[in-house]
Amino acid sequence: MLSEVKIKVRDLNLYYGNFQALKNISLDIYKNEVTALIGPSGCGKSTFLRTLNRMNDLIPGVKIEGSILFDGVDIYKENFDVVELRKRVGMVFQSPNPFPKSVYENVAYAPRIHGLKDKRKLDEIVEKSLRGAALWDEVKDRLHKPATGLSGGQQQRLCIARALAIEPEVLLMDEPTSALDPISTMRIEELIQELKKKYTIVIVTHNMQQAARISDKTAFFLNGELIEMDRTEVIFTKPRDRRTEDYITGRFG
Ligand SMILES: Nc1ncnc2c1ncn2[C@@H]1O[C@H](COP(=O)(O)OP(=O)(O)OP(=O)(O)O)[C@@H](O)[C@H]1O
Repeated sequence: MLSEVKIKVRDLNLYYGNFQALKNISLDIYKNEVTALIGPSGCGKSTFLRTLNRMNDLIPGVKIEGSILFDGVDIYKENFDVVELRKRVGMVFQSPNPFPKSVYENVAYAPRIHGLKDKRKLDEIVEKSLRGAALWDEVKDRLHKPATGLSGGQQQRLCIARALAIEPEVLLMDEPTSALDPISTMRIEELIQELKKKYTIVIVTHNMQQAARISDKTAFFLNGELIEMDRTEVIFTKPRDRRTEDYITGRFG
């Protein structure tokens, strides 16, 4: 079966003032796959991830050229509805950042913002999202307790549940396990394998073993350039570019 391209990036350049952080990036992200972005610190992975939901728009002095087609529609075209885009693309950050509210309110927050008031419907979304994030059984008896009382790994799964509550199509994850212990990391990695059946996932990771374990495709960035992208096993066993090989074998970065 041929998989479908969900996001098509073409000739993407991004400048922070005079500094060019992304140089002529073209790549395809496939539906129901995990795409990992790897590369040394400062190479532009997070910047690239944030172009996919237009989060860089909020930074003063940013200039973006090129196109990003989301299901064939350019999200950078004039009059594109960014609010709508953010409903279709959920994001999870490096350190778990639940709101200082209850477990329930964390998950209900975004649907409420988008206008949902019906309590029964909200209850349903909260349960479904927490189940989707493999957290329901652990929190079902403490839904109205503060989220900050959860463990770090549980808080990160809560942030995933919060992202799922808007029923997105794509999930962006910026080093989602870097603040977690190995057991919590493993649970999140298992969860990502489960989530890709329903969502398209793009993950930034510093951990090459993690990229090798969980991703279908891997993109290697260096100094704002995409050096190479391929099926993950190709990148980790027979990369075409010497710089990719040097990086994955730990010769730099
Ligand atoms: N808001 C900003 N203003 C100016 N320069 C920035 C800004 N954000 C990032 N940069 C620069 O752009 C380059 C790419 O940064 P980015 O955070 O995307 O890299 P990264 O690969 O994600 O790094 P890390 O792995 O350390 O998080 C870096 O040189 C960084 O200093």
